[in-house]
Formats: sequence, C-alpha cells, structure tokens
Amino acid sequence: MRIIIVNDYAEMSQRAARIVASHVILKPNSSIGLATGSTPLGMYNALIDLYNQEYIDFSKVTTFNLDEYYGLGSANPQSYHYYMYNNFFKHINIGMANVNIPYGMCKSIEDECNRYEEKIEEVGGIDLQVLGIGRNGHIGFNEPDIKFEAKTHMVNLDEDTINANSRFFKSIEEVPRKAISMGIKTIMRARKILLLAVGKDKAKVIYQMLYGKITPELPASILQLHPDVTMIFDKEAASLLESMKNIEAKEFSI
Ligand SMILES: N[C@@H]1[C@@H](O)[C@H](O)[C@@H](COP(=O)(O)O)O[C@@H]1O
Repeated sequence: MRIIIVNDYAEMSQRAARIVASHVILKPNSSIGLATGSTPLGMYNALIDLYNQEYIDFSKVTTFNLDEYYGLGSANPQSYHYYMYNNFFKHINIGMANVNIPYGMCKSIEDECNRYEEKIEEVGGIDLQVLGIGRNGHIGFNEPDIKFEAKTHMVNLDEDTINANSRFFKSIEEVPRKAISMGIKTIMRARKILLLAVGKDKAKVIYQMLYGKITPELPASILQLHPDVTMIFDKEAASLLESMKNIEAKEFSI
C-alpha cells in the first residue's frame, strides 16, 4: 500500500487528479469508479482544468459511482446524480451514456442492484476506484456491520452518517435514511484503489483503517487486503500516523 502525505487539500486534489489522468491517458477507455462527498471536489476541479488544457480526453471513459441516496431523483440537488453532473460531468466531454450511478428512484431495488453489477461486469470491471472515507470507516455507503456486504445493495444509513451528511441538507429530517451502494466485493475487485482523506476528524479512522484489525465494523479496514491501493492524506488526517510512527518520509509503503 502506498501512502502519500501532502501539506493540504489543494495538494491532495492535484496529486489525485494526476493519478486519475494518467489512467485515462494510458487507457482511454478506462472504467473509473467515482466518489462523492466534499473530499473529491478539488480533484474533480483539477481534472476539469486538465481537460480544459487538453491533456485528457474523457470521450471513451466509463464511470461508475459508488452510491446514491434511495428516493432521490437526479433533479434533486442533494442527489449524487446532481452532484456528479454539476461538479464534474457537465464540464468535460464524457458521453452521458457512459456514466453509471445507482438509480435512487428505481422500482425494484433488487433489479437495480443486479443491473449495476452486470454493467460493471460488462465493461470488464473497474480499473481505478476513487474512495473517500466516512468518520465511522464507511466506504461508499458500506456502514459498519457484523458482516461485509459483497455486492451492490440497499443500505440503512448510520446515525453518524446521517449527522455528518446533514450539512448538505436544509435539516437533518431531510437526509434520506437509505441508500444504494456498491458492496465491499465490488469495490475490492477494482484493479486499483485511490483513497483520499483530509482533516482532523478523519485522523482516528485513518489510523484504525491502516493498523487496526480487518473487520466489517470498520469497513475500510478491508483495504489492507487489496493488492494495489494508494492513499493520499493531508497532514491533519495523517496526524496520528505521524505522531505514533514518528514518520518523517512523506511517501511510504506499508
Ligand atoms: N457516500 C459518501 C462517501 O462515499 C464519502 O466518502 C463520505 C465522506 O464524505 P466527505 O468526503 O464529505 O467527508 O460521505 C458520503 O457518505
């Protein structure tokens, strides 16, 4: 696992964008797994800049988002469809037919989850999956649980997640209680994973994810088993790693 510690959010966003861009340059028809939340916003902006400077072409890229709130349609400003379109897709030359996000207004959850898995299979799997991490260790919307949920599935959101994400809604009552998320196996089958985290409130979960036991109670801990993971943290998110391990190097492997 490759860990990169950077000074701040801007540097993390630039490094992350370059990693995604290098995939698209080397393999123009890459399939890229995408994340939402505040963390990857700077990366999306940096990718838009690279696109505007004509360094990258997204016309053959396929994307798969990790998750979507159940019950929110794409016109809802809180939906991840809306987020992705406005923060990224409308600024680049990706074909909207190549964009995949679980559909929050689906009639049958089971059919939607199966359709999503089949679609990922159809393109030969995900080349690079971008991840954020929740304060409780969730990846996508895979919440702490007694077992790892393998495939795309319906999730009951944790109180902690509802609280954390309420900042995007007018009131906490408006935060959906359910979501559709790629499963842990879906994520783990991505050939490469890039996880991003910033800020002091992620420091504890970052330490636990890397040095704690592998457990569904901290879903991101499963990444210890993935053969090709890069993680980029700012100094604050990495603060417990630095003090506990007395790490001076800014880039290291574990
Ligand atoms: N479903 C998303 C996750 O994919 C994301 O990683 C997490 C962290 O969000 P943030 O980056 O805003 O801390 O929030 C949401 O719950």
